[in-house]
Amino acid sequence: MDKNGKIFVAGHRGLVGSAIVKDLKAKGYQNIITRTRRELDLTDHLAVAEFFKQEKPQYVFLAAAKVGGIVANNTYRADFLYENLQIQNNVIHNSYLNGVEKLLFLGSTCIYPKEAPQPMPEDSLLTGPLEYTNEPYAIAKIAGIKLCESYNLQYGTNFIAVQPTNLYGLNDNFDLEKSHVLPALIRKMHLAKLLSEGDHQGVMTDLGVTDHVEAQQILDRFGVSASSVEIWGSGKPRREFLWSDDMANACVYVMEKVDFANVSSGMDDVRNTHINIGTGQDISIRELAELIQRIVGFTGELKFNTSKPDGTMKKLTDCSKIHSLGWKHSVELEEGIQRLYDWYVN
Ligand SMILES: NC(=O)C1=CN([C@@H]2O[C@H](COP(=O)(O)OP(=O)(O)OC[C@H]3O[C@@H](n4cnc5c(N)ncnc54)[C@H](OP(=O)(O)O)[C@@H]3O)[C@@H](O)[C@H]2O)C=CC1
Ligand SMILES: C[C@H]1O[C@H](OP(=O)(O)OP(=O)(O)OC[C@H]2O[C@@H](n3cnc4c(=O)[nH]c(N)nc43)[C@H](O)[C@@H]2O)[C@@H](O)[C@@H](O)C1=O
Repeated sequence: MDKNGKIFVAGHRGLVGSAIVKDLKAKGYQNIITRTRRELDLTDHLAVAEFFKQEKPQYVFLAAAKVGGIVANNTYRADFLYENLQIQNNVIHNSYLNGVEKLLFLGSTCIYPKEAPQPMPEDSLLTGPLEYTNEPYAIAKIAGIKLCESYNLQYGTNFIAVQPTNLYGLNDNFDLEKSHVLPALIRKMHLAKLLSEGDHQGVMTDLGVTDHVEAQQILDRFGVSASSVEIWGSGKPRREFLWSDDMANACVYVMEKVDFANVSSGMDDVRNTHINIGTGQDISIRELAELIQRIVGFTGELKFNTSKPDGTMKKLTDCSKIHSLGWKHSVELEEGIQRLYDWYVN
């Protein structure tokens, strides 16, 4: 990538987008443009068309999307499908129309079938049914991959799709209902620890409420008490977690080193449509909860609520492709959780 080229980072206030901006700046990229959702709603096709016509970015990182944990995906199914399709259609199509040299689209490893071989290689895409809890989101992401592939094949663009495993890091979403498991468990255990220490003011500050009754209602709803914390599901599903700065580093690495232009045919044996990004290591939700419990210093009980969904039982990423391209993660899980907890507390 040209160090002076104009780079549009879509979703720059999010978990990954903010880390991409940081990584680009650290590498000397100066000409970065961003828009908040209020300034540019990416679901609005006229506004997006106008933005691309005026700004003419040379490179695009598409890290804007409607994102959430298992319950959010399962509850707001229409929004996850509609908004994600709109955002990616608008950004990818206008990137083509305005001659964007290179675009990176962030998908997700939930694109792979529920019963995909483990670890999941890139070519297990579209070989079986998806996990139902996040099927609308996954279908939008698959459409995004196919959009990139199809523009590359028909119009010779250089649009690359990467599939991140579950991510966590600074600027994460800690909403107790809508977030992913890792920030949710950090927050629930932190609240339980404060309760066990009798720090009720700390609990109210964390919850952003001034009324004790309201605070208690939230704690009850999410199963947090001085002596126990509720964990959704059986604790048996296994997940792989990648630190968001590592993900951002992989995004910039792929944009600098990989080309998807002029892929000869979509029927090639080795389809160059997308690249997995992960650590290649997973952990059960029970083990994750125990690790977070130790780091936070909460000594109470973990209560597994099996009326909440487990989702896919295992989704370990096959990272051979990104490893063979010379990239590997640097932050291990325990270190990342410690860093995130320190950041959260401060
Ligand atoms: N987090 C994870 O575990 C994983 C994430 N991914 C993918 O990685 C990418 C980044 O995810 P992540 O950083 O976690 O997501 P975040 O929710 O942290 O950030 C998403 C960003 O997109 C912006 N955005 C959403 N809708 C619109 C819109 N209509 N117009 C303009 N901006 C919008 C948000 O803006 P605002 O701040 O205004 O809301 C926010 O800045 C996404 O494509 C996601 O699907 C894939 C796998 C795992
Ligand atoms: C990144 C990825 O993220 C989602 O898929 P997911 O991996 O199922 O996401 P999750 O982090 O919400 O849950 C992981 C596991 O953890 C369990 N779990 C326990 N206790 C809590 C809890 O308190 N909150 C949450 N959210 N989960 C909990 C939960 O029941 C599940 O078994 C999709 O958005 C998908 O589309 C996607 O891209």
